[in-house]
Amino acid sequence: MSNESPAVLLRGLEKRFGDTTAVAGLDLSVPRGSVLALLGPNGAGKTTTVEICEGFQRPDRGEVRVLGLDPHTQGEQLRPRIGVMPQGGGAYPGVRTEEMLHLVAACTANPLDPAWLLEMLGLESVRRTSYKRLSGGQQQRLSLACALIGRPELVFLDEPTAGLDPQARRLVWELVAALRRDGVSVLLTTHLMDEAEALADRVVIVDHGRAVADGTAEELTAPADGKQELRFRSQTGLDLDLLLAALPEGYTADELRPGDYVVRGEINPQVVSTVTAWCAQHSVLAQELRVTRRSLEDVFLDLTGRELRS
Ligand SMILES: Nc1ncnc2c1ncn2[C@@H]1O[C@H](COP(=O)(O)OP(=O)(O)OP(=O)(O)O)[C@@H](O)[C@H]1O
Repeated sequence: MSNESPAVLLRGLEKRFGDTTAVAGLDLSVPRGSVLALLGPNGAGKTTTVEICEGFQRPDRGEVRVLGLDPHTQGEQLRPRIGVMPQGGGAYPGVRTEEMLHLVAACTANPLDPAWLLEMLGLESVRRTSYKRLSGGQQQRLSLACALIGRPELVFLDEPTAGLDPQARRLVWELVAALRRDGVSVLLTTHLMDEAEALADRVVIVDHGRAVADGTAEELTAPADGKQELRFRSQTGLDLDLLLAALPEGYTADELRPGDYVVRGEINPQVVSTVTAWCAQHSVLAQELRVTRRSLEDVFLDLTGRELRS
């Protein structure tokens, strides 16, 4: 049975902390061998969901199956088969890098070679350094090494690249891609849209403890109601009211960042022609003019709102 089941299956998951509803009826499925990214604003319930899957939290309601097992009652069977990279490390402050990895390796039946993993993750030069003296990025990478050393079938990565420099982030991305090629299932949380797009077979956007969108990045960014975007770059401060006056009703135009413009609505050949004619009339050179889909970030902000979460 367990080989047939998804790597993770959640149905109607609920979890409250006092008056706070962290997870409010979440349904989710991670097929075996796939990478699923959970996206959501701060406090959306991502970490709580992941911790329930790992068996660290008990749900109030709903069904949880991880590799076909109940993480709460069958944790002993499950733990050797999963890898966990929690948010913010989780090692003893005094333990040395290499020692930590050997400790975790000793708890697993068929560990990877710790020396190889340290080299893979660029931690060889700090193998004798204590955890508390590692940089934040090195601590993150050690935490990832600990999650992977037991050759898990399923890995939980909670914001795996938070605080990493671009080189280290790329390394983690390569590792996740390699895991996927090896048939390992991955559930990761992230705030980085490009990370979700680069790594995940499917993206689930959660808000207020519920899934508000679920699909491939391509599906999620597909033009909704025929709406696409016309983007171009030019000098800053164009009078967009004038541009809008030239377009039919129902279009919007924004300067997203200085000199970075987007016209939204049904982008057809007439609209492209109107915009370029308007630019010509106003001696505006529209550079990098292109008709595009919405970005994943736009989809995310449209679904979860643009206000800052506390
Ligand atoms: N142990 C706890 N006790 C009380 N409230 C909690 C606890 N853990 C989480 N919460 C609350 O539950 C909600 C969901 O938190 P959670 O950490 O799951 O969100 P998240 O999506 O992972 O957020 P972030 O992106 O900031 O990491 C928040 O309102 C949080 O304050």
